[in-house]
Amino acid sequence: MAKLEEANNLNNAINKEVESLEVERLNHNFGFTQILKDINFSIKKGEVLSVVGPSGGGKTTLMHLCANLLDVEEGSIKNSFTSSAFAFQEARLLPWKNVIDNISLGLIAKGTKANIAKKMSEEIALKFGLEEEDFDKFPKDLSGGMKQRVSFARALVVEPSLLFLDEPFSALDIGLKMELQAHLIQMVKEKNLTILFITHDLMEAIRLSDKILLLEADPGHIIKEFTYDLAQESRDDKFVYNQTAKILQDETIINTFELQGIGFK
Ligand SMILES: Nc1ncnc2c1ncn2[C@@H]1O[C@H](COP(=O)(O)OP(=O)(O)OP(=O)(O)O)[C@@H](O)[C@H]1O
Repeated sequence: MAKLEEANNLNNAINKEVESLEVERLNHNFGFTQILKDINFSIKKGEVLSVVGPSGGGKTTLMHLCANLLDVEEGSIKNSFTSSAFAFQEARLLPWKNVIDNISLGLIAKGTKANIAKKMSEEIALKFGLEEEDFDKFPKDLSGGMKQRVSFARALVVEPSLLFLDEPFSALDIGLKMELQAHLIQMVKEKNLTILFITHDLMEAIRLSDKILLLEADPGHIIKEFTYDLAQESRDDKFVYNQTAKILQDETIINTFELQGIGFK
């Protein structure tokens, strides 16, 4: 029995080492319209990769393909991450479940005992800035920011190996945005969390990412890649502004984001 356990642990350790998402020569069409063209990239364990691009550029489609929510038609996606979770722009909570039951959903689905799931959910709810008096509230009685706190807690309580984020900060005020981002940075560091992050906000991507892929629309294809070595927790506003200014000097990027006439050119 001890030997079996040892072998399992070894297997887990090996899996963790090789966990990755590999996207190769990916194309995608909806009807006769090509949405994605020749997308190639990979994400390794512990990396934060952002896909940045204009609205309608195919970012969400790309994420849905990576998350197996859409079938790959051309090209390949190999995903060896052992588990994944999501947070979206809207919190997508179940209206008939209270805060703690919403957070526990993934744990219960994984077979965690109800009392343990409740305890873990309460702990992470507090960590994400909810208060005990909020635990029994239903989504209709929560502010937008509180709903997004619940959504993040629900995604992270299962300790996913890979987290898919689709513009989860875009409706939040700057204070909450920074707070949730700081939690994520901490989890990347402490739990070796891997993130695929979709956003149209370049500064947000620079703050969080090890690598940024810049997508141009019609059809969506990668036009630039940027990598950042400085640890996320050491990136201050000055770093983010400087890097953003550097990127925005590039003509192709100004055109991609349709920034002409608003002071970048
Ligand atoms: N199920 C679908 N059927 C047909 N067309 C679709 C479908 N889903 C998305 N599209 C189209 O594909 C294109 C890319 O959409 P997608 O949502 O992937 O872009 P996006 O970059 O995430 O945009 P946004 O930032 O506005 O969410 C758009 O023109 C959209 O209308």
